Amino acid sequence: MKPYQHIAIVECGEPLLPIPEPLFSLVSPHPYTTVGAPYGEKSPFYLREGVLKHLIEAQALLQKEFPGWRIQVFDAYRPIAVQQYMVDHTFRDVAQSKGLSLGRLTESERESLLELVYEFWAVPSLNPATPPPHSTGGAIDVTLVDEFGQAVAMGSPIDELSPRSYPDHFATSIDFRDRSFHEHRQRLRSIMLTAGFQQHPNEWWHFCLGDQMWAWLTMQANPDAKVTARYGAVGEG
Ligand SMILES: C[C@@H](N)C(=O)N[C@H](C)C(=O)O
Ligand SMILES: [Zn+2]
Repeated sequence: MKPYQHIAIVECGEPLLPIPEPLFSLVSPHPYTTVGAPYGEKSPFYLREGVLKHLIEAQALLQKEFPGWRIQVFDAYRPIAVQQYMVDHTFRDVAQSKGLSLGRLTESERESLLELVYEFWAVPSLNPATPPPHSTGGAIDVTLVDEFGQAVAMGSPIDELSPRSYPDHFATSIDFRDRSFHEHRQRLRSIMLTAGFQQHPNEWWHFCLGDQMWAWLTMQANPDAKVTARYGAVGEG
C-alpha cells in the first residue's frame, strides 16, 4: 500500500462536471480510448466541481503572464475499469519493449515489471478506502499549449515510465534545451500549486486536489496540519 492510501476519506458529494472546451485544450483523440479503454458512456474529460474551479484559477494565473497560453488536459476522470485496463495494457507494453514474452515470464521478471508499472500507475483498487486517484475526479494529467495551440516542450511524453518523468529531472542540467524543459515544467508546477493542487512526486504532468494523495502531500509539506481527503471513487454505481 502507498502511504497516501492510509488517509481517511470524508466524501463531500460534489458532482463531476465536464471540462469546458475551448476554454481548455483537450487532447484528441483521447489516448486511452484509442487503445481500447472501456469508458462505456463515460468521458475522461470530467472533474469534481471544486477541482474544475481551481483549474480555471490555474489557467488564469498562466494567462496573466503568458496571454493565449492554455492548460491542455491529457486525462482526468478515469473509471476503475479503465485504470485496470491501462495497467494491464502498460504491463504488456513494457514487457514487449524489453523483448519478454508474456507467457514465459519468470516470477522475478513479472515482479520487476509490476514494480516499474506501479511506480507510475496507481493500483486499480475496488476498495472504497483506497480508490485510484483519477477515479475520484480529483486528479488530472496536464501540459501546456502556447498561443498558437502548439504543445510546449516538457522534455518527455506523458506516461513515459522513466526517470525523465520526474518533475525535477532536468533541474541540474546545463544543456540549453534541458534548461527550457525545466523552465516549462516549473511554469506548469507553479500555476498548479498556486491554485491549490499538489504534484505527483514522479510525474511532471499529474496534479491532484482533494483526493488522498493531495491530503498526504499537503501534510508532508505542513506536518502540523490535519488533512483528510474529500473525494472518494465516483461514478462507479
Ligand atoms: C501514469 C499516469 N497516467 C497516472 O495517472 N498515474 C497516476 C499515479 C494514477 O494512475 O493515478
Ligand atoms: Zn495522473
